[in-house]
Amino acid sequence: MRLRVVSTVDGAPVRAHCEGSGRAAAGAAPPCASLDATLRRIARAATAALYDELALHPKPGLVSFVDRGSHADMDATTFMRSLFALRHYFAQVTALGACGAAFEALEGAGIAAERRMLRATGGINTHRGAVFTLGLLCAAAGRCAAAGELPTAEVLRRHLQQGWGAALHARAGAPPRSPAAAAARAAGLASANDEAARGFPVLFDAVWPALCRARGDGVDPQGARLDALLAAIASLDDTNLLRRGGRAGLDFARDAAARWLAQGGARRVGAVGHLEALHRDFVRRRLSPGGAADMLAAACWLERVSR
Ligand SMILES: CC(C)(COP(=O)(O)OP(=O)(O)OC[C@H]1O[C@@H](n2cnc3c(N)ncnc32)[C@H](O)[C@@H]1O)[C@@H](O)C(=O)NCCC(=O)NCCS
Ligand SMILES: Nc1ncnc2c1ncn2[C@@H]1O[C@H](COP(=O)(O)OP(=O)(O)OP(=O)(O)O)[C@@H](O)[C@H]1O
Repeated sequence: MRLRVVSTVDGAPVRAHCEGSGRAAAGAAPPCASLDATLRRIARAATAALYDELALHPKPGLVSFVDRGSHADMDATTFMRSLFALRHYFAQVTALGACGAAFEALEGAGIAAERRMLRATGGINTHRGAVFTLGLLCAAAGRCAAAGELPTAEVLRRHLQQGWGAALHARAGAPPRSPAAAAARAAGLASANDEAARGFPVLFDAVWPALCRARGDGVDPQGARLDALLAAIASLDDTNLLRRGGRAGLDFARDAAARWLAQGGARRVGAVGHLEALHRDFVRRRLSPGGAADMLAAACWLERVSR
C-alpha cells in the first residue's frame, strides 16, 4: 500500500489517501477506503481530548471552566482559542505519521503549530506540551492505521519506537534546549523529551492503567479522569512544578497526589471535596502541574481512539 498526500498546510500533508491495493498488513486491517476516515477520527480525538482535560474540575492548580487555577495570564477562553487553532495540526501530524514521515517533518509541524498557538493566545503558552505529546501520539496512531493495526496502548508504543525512537533518543541525549529541561537534567529528572524517548512510561504504565482501573471499578468518567490526573501528578517529573515550586514544590505535589490515591481516589466518599481543598492549596503555592495535564489529555485521547 502507498499513501498519497492530497492536501497540505505549511507544505506538510493534512490528508493522505492510499493508492494501489486496498489490503493492508495482516490482522485487523481497516479497508483502504476507510483509512482517510480513520485518520480524521484520530485527529479529532486529540482536539476532543484537550477539551476533556480543560472541562475536568477540580484539577489542582490547573485552568478549567470554573477558574484559572494558579495562572494569572490565561483562562478557559485562552485555552479554547488555542484548541481551535490546533485542530489542523493534529490532522497534519496524523497524516505525516501515516505517510511514514521522518522526525524532522513532525518537528517542523510541531514548531509551526506552536507558532499558531501563540498567535491565537496573544503569546501565551497554553498547549506547548500537548502539541508535543499528543502530536507524537497522533503520528504513531497514523502509522498504526496505515499498517492496518488497531491502536492499542502496546501497538502505539511500538509504532512510536519503530518510527521515531532513534530520533527521540538522539534529541533526549543532546544538550537541553530550554531552562526547564536544563533544570530537570541537573536534578536528575526526566523532561518532556526524555518521557517521549522512553515511550511515555508515565502515560502507558501509570496514567492509562489508572483510568482503566477506575472505569473497571464502576467509577464515573469524571472520577476516572481525576484518578488518571492524580496518578500523573504522583509519578511524572513535571518540569512546570519544578520551575514554579522547586524540588520542594514538586515533592509536595507528588506526595499529596499519592496520598489522595492511597485513600481510595475517586472511590472515596468526599473525594471531590478533598480535591477542591487540594486545588486551593496548589493555587496558594502557585503550583501548576501542566505536564500532568498533558498526560491526562493523552489518556483521554487513548480512551477515544481505542474504543
Ligand atoms: C519538546 C518540547 C515540548 C520541549 O520543551 P521544553 O524544553 O520546554 O521541555 P519541558 O520539559 O519544560 O516541557 C515543556 C512542556 O511539556 C510538559 N511537560 C512538563 N514536564 C513534562 C514531563 N516530564 N513529561 C512530559 N511532558 C512534560 C509541560 O506542558 C511543559 O510546559 C517543545 O517545546 C519542542 O521542542 N517543540 C518543538 C516541536 C517538536 O519537536 N515536536 C515534535 C513532534 S510532535
Ligand atoms: N488546564 C491546564 N492548565 C494549565 N496548564 C496546562 C493545562 N493543560 C495543559 N497545560 C500545560 O501546561 C503548560 C503551560 O503552563 P506553564 O505554567 O508552563 O506556562 P508558562 O507560560 O510557560 O509559564 P508561567 O505561567 O509560569 O509564566 C502548557 O505546555 C500546557 O501543555
